Amino acid sequence: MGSVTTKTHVNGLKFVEINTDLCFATIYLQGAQIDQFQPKGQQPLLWVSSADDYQPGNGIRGGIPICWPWFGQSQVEGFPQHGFARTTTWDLVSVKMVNQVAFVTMELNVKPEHRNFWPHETKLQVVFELGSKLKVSLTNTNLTDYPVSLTQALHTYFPTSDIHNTYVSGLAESQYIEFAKGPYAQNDDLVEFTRETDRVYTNLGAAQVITTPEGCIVVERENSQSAVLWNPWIDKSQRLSRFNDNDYLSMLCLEATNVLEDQVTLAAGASHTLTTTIYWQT
Ligand SMILES: O=P(O)(O)OC[C@H]1O[C@@H](O)[C@H](O)[C@@H](O)[C@@H]1O
Repeated sequence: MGSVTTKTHVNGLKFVEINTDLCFATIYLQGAQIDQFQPKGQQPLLWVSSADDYQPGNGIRGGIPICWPWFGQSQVEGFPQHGFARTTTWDLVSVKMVNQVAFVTMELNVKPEHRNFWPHETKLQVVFELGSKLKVSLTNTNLTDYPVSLTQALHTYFPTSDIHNTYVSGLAESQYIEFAKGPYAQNDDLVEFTRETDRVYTNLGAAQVITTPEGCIVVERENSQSAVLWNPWIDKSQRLSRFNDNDYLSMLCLEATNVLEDQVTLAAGASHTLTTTIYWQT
């Protein structure tokens, strides 16, 4: 029998715990942020830093932060990096169970204090489909009578026991910008990690595979022609919040995005759904 329970962390953050025949997962209402997902009989699919103490007001360093309505630094000085959705409390709309697959839906209602960041009337909903795979679908609807543009990311942190023996494939024939330089052509199909990596890929195929010593993780994207590949390496690890100096050895981010020329522009009344599906290749 599966169970879906609402719980409260000792530091006050509310979360939903899903425990079914297919998986174990926890999703926080702050940021609609899933921090744990483990298919039964398999390794965890998400990485979260042991340095994070789950304080209200901070995003959690791991899992899948939702970056919205902008990715990276805002054009406007003083606005928070990666938007405000990841530090705002979302509403839990519904929980359904169909044949041991749990569907958890949350919505972000833009609060008055965020109107200066985002004056547009939009609806933002996320649906987590939790089976032996994890599917996350983020839907924006433009409720105004004019076009609205945004950038966004499902900023997924993946685990590895050894970054030196970890590779990402499925990148060939794309291009990337890194450290504000490029675009560079991605000629090799395979990327390994030997230094700080912070690449925004465009013209990218719909699926990549991360090979780790623990097995291969498939990362699929829908309605996304861009992705970010990130590992902070040695120096940046020491500057990151809620991150241990050695954490870069055991994680990488491969993020399903709509950024750069892949930004979303919604006509009046239109909707767009960014989806990522992740699973262990068996
Ligand atoms: O520390 P933050 O705001 O969670 O950002 C983490 C990283 O997020 C990545 O997506 C960016 O490409 C990096 O440049 C950034 O450092």
